[in-house]
Amino acid sequence: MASYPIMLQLSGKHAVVIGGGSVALRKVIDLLEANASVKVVSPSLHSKLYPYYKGQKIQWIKREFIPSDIDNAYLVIAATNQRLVNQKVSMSVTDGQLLNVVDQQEDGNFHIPAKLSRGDLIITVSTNGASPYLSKTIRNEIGEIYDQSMEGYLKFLSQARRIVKKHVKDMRRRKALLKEITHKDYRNSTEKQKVFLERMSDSNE
Ligand SMILES: C[C@@]1(CC(=O)O)c2cc3[nH]c(cc4nc(cc5[nH]c(cc(n2)[C@H]1CCC(=O)O)[C@@](C)(CC(=O)O)[C@@H]5CCC(=O)O)C(CC(=O)O)=C4CCC(=O)O)c(CCC(=O)O)c3CC(=O)O
Ligand SMILES: NC(=O)C1=CN([C@@H]2O[C@H](COP(=O)(O)OP(=O)(O)OC[C@H]3O[C@@H](n4cnc5c(N)ncnc54)[C@H](O)[C@@H]3O)[C@@H](O)[C@H]2O)C=CC1
Repeated sequence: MASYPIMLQLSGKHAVVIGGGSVALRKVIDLLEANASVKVVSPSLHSKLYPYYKGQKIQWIKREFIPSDIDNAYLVIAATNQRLVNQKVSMSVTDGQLLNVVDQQEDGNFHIPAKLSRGDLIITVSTNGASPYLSKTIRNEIGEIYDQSMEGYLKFLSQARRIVKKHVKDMRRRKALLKEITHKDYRNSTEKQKVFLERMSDSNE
């Protein structure tokens, strides 16, 4: 199945997860990290999800799914262990709703890749459902190459890019500078980063 990768902004958006087991747990935590407003519909709730409910981070509807649960949902995840229930969820969504079905990819219109976050650097891996485990393995391998130190470097890049865009009007020069700061010697030297920021803040090219 051909897919189109995008980065979705979910802040404040209404997300409904059907099912409250271990797969739902993983999906809910990711949704909360994206600041979505999360509702879980399930007769049972994973013990690790319970504190989120108690702390009012998620809403929990303690019963089996009914179609009106997803009225007004921006994004829906069918994550029960019952094929027929997940199928019922997929038959209840309207055209504009985003739907992920955890046991039958083709019933939904998106799937979730393995993810690695290092501040503003987000690396995602998908196998289009061929092997979620391979996605996870590759993500872990990449994580060793791009470790926690990337977070500070990304802050520098973001700041530098803002300054370069403001001070350098010539597009070719701008592009060359933005390329230069992605070289490894910048990644490994906060001194070099500092000098670059100072040089740019003073320049008008
Ligand atoms: C299609 C997709 C739909 C979706 O969920 O969006 C899907 C579907 C299914 N997964 C299954 C199994 C497993 N899934 C994982 C793990 C992850 N699964 C994730 C995504 C996806 N899984 C989407 C495709 C993404 C892609 O291709 O890359 C990850 C990457 C992201 C996430 O879920 O957050 C997350 C990594 C978590 C992390 O970041 O660590 C593991 C490994 C483990 O648990 O350790 C196993 C067991 C090993 C194995 O089966 O490979 C089964 C069979 C269930 C059964 O046997 O009954 C189905 C259903 C089917 O195959 O039809
Ligand atoms: N996409 C993925 O990443 C993965 C998908 N899976 C698939 O996901 C499914 C769920 O796996 P787990 O979370 O481990 O199962 P689980 O048994 O931990 O949780 C299932 C949840 O569904 C709820 N549920 C059952 N009937 C319901 C209904 N009518 N309405 C609302 N909720 C209902 C249960 O109360 C329970 O909370 C499995 O069937 C498996 O095929 C499994 C591993 C990974």
